Amino acid sequence: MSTAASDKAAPEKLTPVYGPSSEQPPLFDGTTRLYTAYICPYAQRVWITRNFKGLQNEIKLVPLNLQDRPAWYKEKVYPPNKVPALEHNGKIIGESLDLVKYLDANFEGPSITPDDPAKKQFADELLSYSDTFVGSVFSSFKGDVANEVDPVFDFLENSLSRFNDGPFFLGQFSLVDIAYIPFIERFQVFLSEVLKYDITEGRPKLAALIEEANKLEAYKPTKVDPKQTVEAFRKRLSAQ
Ligand SMILES: N[C@@H](CCC(=O)N[C@@H](CS)C(=O)NCC(=O)O)C(=O)O
Repeated sequence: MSTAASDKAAPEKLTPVYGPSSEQPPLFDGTTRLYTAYICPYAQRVWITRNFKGLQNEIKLVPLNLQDRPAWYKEKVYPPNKVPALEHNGKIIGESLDLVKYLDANFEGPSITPDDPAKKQFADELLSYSDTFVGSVFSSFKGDVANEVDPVFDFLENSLSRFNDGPFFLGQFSLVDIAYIPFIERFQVFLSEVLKYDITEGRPKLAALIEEANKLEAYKPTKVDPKQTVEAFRKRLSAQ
């Protein structure tokens, strides 16, 4: 596994978003493409992985307008019609956590997978818990927020005490941080601005994780404008 010091991503100019009238990029022409949406936390996981591994030139971003997707995406590229999806070696592959692992296994660049068996096991546990984490926080928005999210963020704080060789979930930066950070980023914004709940209060390890993540060149360009997060979450809440 690599330290944040091996994070060598260079700033990149963001590709404009593809909407209904955008022409489809040629499919299976040998280019590796990440179909993504700048607003999507699942897609952000794969984007961070690509950047951390220094694959900006190898993997081209195709950012979609999620509200108004081009018809060719569902028809010709990825029938589930979700992002992220990766076009590689004549195939389309989906599911963010599978893609994070796929990039690590099939491309050059610093590893994000631990070698240590104890870290590997803990990584599996935390990755399995990630959907529960996301679901629990979302469902708290309509309830008694503090009571419902306290145990969830306390669980993260305790998990961050397991390995002490760095500020991240497994000590050094890994796929576990990549799985959680896009959601921690959004929950921190929404819970603080709208529901007046500070996820870092009394949780120094979580605060340190966020601080260190914010220094990573691989992560910085993937962060979402907080206003967009608030707007997206408000919409989601009112649709429930
Ligand atoms: N389990 C999927 C979830 C992906 C997902 O839900 N993506 C959302 C955007 S954040 C999406 O594409 N939604 C479009 C839709 O459901 O129609 C993953 O981990 O990749």
